[in-house]
Amino acid sequence: MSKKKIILSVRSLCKDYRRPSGNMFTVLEGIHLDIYDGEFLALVGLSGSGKSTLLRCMAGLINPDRGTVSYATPSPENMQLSAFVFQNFALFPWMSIRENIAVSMPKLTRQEQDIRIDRIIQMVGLKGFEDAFPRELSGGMRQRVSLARAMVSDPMIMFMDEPFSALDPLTSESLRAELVRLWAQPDRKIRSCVLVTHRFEEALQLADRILILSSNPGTIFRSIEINLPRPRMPNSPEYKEIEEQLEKAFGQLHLDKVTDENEFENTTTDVQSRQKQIDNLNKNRMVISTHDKVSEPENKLTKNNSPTSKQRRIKPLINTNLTLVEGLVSRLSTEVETTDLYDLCEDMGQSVDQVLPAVAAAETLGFIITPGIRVVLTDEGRLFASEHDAEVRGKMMRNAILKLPVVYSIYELVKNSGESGLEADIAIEQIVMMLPFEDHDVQFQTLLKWCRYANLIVYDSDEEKLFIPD
Ligand SMILES: Nc1ncnc2c1ncn2[C@@H]1O[C@H](COP(=O)(O)OP(=O)(O)OP(=O)(O)O)[C@@H](O)[C@H]1O
Repeated sequence: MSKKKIILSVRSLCKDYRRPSGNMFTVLEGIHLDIYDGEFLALVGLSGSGKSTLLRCMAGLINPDRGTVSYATPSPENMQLSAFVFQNFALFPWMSIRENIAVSMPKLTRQEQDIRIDRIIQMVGLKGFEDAFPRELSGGMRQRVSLARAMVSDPMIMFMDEPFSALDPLTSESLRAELVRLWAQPDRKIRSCVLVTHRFEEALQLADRILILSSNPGTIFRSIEINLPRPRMPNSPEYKEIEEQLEKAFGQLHLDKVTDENEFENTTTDVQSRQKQIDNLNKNRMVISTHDKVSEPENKLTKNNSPTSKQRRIKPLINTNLTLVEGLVSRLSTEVETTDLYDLCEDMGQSVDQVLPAVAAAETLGFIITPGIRVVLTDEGRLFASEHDAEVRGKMMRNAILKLPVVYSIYELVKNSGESGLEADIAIEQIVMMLPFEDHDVQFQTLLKWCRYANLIVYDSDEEKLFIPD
């Protein structure tokens, strides 16, 4: 690949956005990549990792905050540099299909335009629909129109942001096959293509190279080359091997994300906002209960707030059943105490999607750690798993849950409310202040589920109040 001509270079690209709270956050950091002549590149990564942002920066739809995007001189010189295919088709409803495609036409005579449009309409299978309006077409056909619109200008690079995700699986598969066919045409004018997708099979079917973005901030995590002829055979060993590499990389990204979510990397603005949240929290506490003491975990948090130090973020509750967590910890203790995520799923007869929340919850509770894609029992986890007395085990689970600041603070509020109980609204308010970026309803329901399991708090849904059990 290195001898090929580079047609687009991204150097040290960074992009910042403003959160609804007003704080800035870095969505992309230090992105460095080249796109080669003739290459089909796929960008994949977890949701929110910044794939669309990177695509838009490369296409010139938005500007990076730092770093550069530069295109090679096109040849011929008047060649359009890029075109963009959006997920939601982005067609003009009042224009016919022919007019929608003509929007992107370079300056040509009327006759030349017609020839080009006819050629592209034929190519994408829209013959006979030239005068129809978008509302008269199916989703698949509308996306054909936006493909045609991007291709009609013969751009040097075509950018596609999840172009098939709004379509049903069958339509998206047939359109993907069509794209493979169009890409293979010897007289193709488009030099390169960059596709953002969250579907592995899309990347595996189309791309020459897959770039995996990590999250928070988005950086290039891995690059996987695919030197397989098209159309690709999902059952071939080579395809399966690349698929496995992708799955492994994603497993690692998922686990890194879980670990990251338990860490809070400070920026000056984030520290200020967190301090403000904690101040508010403490102020509010005094209103709720004048003799309420500030919980120990948050005291630590307020003291350790230098902008350069790394501090523990207030941990959200992971919406999973604690029986699954207990099962996972027991499983690890009877096996080798350390395993990889995929072996663990196979062992438990569950999918990665089912096991991941339990892994995250067990880590939050201090029973395991997850270096890379390994799952390793901690001393606390080992003690917990080896305890056979149900009462002592229950107490250990209670202590683990109470170490979580959000549970501790609400438990204290419930305790201080005495026989009259704590109104659910106040508990939810507390959650909103402590975990402003989480879904407070999910957090509240998970808190109730966990506290009921550990017999810490009971909830009276008629009165909408929380009580300490007898
Ligand atoms: N204009 C904007 N202002 C503020 N934040 C934004 C803006 N655009 C995107 N974001 C945020 O930046 C992050 C990355 O968004 P982006 O859409 O680039 O990610 P993505 O990897 O394409 O996600 P997905 O796969 O879910 O589409 C997200 O947290 C998103 O909410």
